[in-house]
Amino acid sequence: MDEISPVDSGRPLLKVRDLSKSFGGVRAVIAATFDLHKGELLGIIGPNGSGKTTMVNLLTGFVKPDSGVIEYEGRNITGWMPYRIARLGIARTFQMIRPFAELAAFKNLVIPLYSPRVKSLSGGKYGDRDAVAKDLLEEVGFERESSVTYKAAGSLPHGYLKRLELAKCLALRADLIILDELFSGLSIAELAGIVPIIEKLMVEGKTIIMIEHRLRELFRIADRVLVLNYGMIIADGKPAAVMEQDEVRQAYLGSE
Ligand SMILES: Nc1ncnc2c1ncn2[C@@H]1O[C@H](COP(=O)(O)OP(=O)(O)OP(=O)(O)O)[C@@H](O)[C@H]1O
Repeated sequence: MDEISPVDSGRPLLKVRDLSKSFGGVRAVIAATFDLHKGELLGIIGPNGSGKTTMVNLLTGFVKPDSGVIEYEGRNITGWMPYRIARLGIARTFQMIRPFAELAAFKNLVIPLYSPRVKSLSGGKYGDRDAVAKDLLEEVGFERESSVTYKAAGSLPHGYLKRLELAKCLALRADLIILDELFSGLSIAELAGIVPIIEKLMVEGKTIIMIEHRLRELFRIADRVLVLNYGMIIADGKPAAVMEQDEVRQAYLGSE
């Protein structure tokens, strides 16, 4: 990815310091500290229950940290509500996909397309949102004018729902896109269709965090990976180097 992803090594886009969150006696994230630079694709990996989704929830305001600091573009956003964070241009997908099941697939993009962020970025001129929504679906691999665009989202096959989730992030015109297990449940053919879309986003200068269990596919596109184990970051570096580390191998033994 290095040749097509110009990583800005200046001030980090996202700065996380000593971030911690417990649920009762469970320490889900413990003193996490890392930086993310503009244009990077960062993978977050780790065994089940290691704190990956909690990390995403902390970064996007769905869970409040017990302690620590999150800075985005130099601004302290710790404890902000999800809608304020989304407004800054941080978008996420969810592991559990809950579309507006009754609405046509393209109509599911209407909410992000009406968001205050899109309003301010477009100077209040939204244009023809149905057309924009259909363009976005095409961008994530829905065939132009295919019937699936008009189908109720609740009836879409899994692979299309994943693409719809990604399209919602694009609709928000997010700069930082956080994908929580985007690859899970996709066939090899579906993966072959979705990976180039992510590569294109990187070329466009987006910054991406991917939580993944599909390591082989992730490692082909990630600049860097963080490994979580029992809530702690146990490794941070290039995919190949990280997987060489004994602690990482041990964390994965028996679980992957
Ligand atoms: N809302 C919650 N209430 C109580 N415990 C929680 C909550 N959310 C997460 N946990 C616990 O925190 C720990 C980390 O969970 P988390 O979902 O972040 O892990 P994960 O790495 O994303 O797991 P997976 O790969 O299975 O999705 C787990 O022990 C989990 O049970």
